[in-house]
Amino acid sequence: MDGFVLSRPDHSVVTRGVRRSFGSSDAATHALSAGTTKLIVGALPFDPAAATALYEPAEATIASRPWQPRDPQTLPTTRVDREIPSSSEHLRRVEKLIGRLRSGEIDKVVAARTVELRTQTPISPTALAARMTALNPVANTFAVDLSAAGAEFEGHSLVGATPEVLVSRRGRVVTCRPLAGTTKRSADSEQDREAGESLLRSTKNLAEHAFVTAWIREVLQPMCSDLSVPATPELTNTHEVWHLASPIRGTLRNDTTALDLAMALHPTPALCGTPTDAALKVIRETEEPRRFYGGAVGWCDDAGDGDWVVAIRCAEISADGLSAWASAGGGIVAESDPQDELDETSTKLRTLLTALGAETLD
Ligand SMILES: C=C(O[C@H]1C=CC=C(C(=O)O)[C@@H]1O)C(=O)O
Repeated sequence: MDGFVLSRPDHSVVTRGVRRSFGSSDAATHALSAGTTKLIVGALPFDPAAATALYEPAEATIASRPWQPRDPQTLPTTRVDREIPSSSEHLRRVEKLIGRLRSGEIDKVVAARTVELRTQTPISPTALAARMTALNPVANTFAVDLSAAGAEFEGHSLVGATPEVLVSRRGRVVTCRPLAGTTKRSADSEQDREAGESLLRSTKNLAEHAFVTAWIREVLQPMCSDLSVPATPELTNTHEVWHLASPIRGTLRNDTTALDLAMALHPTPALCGTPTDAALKVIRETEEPRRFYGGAVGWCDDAGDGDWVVAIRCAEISADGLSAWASAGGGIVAESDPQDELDETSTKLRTLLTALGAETLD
């Protein structure tokens, strides 16, 4: 795809063409601080050691409203071809992780899995992003070309509709809205309300969430003259699930850019774990590389303002558009149940599978 889309309910950045690409965040940060670029857009990978897909676009349209795609395009029928790993292997991995959590080696770790999808006619990344915007109007929809990350990503794109904001900066005001803690929604409105209320009381989910807010506080506190982190999370939802969410707000002491803030905060324990380095090591040993799933997608301008959303509820699309890899994960703590964790990833995968017209796994 040629370009970048990040559509939020009250803001959108849509770009075309590439003036320069950056395979590392240092190069992008340098271009912004040297004043040689006005805008950087793109994606950060899950693993901070991997290459980035960041660009200075040739043209950009920035608006205080969601993206309004011009031509409605059709999407082909897509089917799930393979699970990576299989459901039974994911269960085994989670069981082993619970053992490591109970031994005290780590406090929390996020376990993820992927489904490979195939189709006979190419998936257009912008058509998929348009459909996801229509299906998830309060989510943050994105479509990003990943080519700048190197030969294995040439022509690949990342498309999704995420409910989670890693960080947003406007002037000295910094905001985050981490999510962690999940339960499935119900078609019955009374049961649905009860599911949300019991999530708010779930000690296991509250613990999962508290690791994330503690990390964000630890990173932002030294950078902020004031920082407000709610003592308890609130409820939020997508079509498929309820989540625990914490709206965090601070005032920056200096002019740290949105891109630098994103790099300092990423990967939060909502996608990685606690302690961060130990959890990252466990994920590298246990899983296939996450590539850009679990990373961040966003923009940063030459004033340092920007938005970075967490790359979840998304899929990587191949260069020929005939394959897609959708991933989902969940936070594991010592009290987790492997089957519940597998089911949670199946429910989270619904966002992508439904948009692609594929059969869901739950
Ligand atoms: C890792 C994912 O979700 C994160 C965001 C919300 C709730 C989460 C959880 O309850 O585990 C995860 O931290 C994903 O959707 O793939």
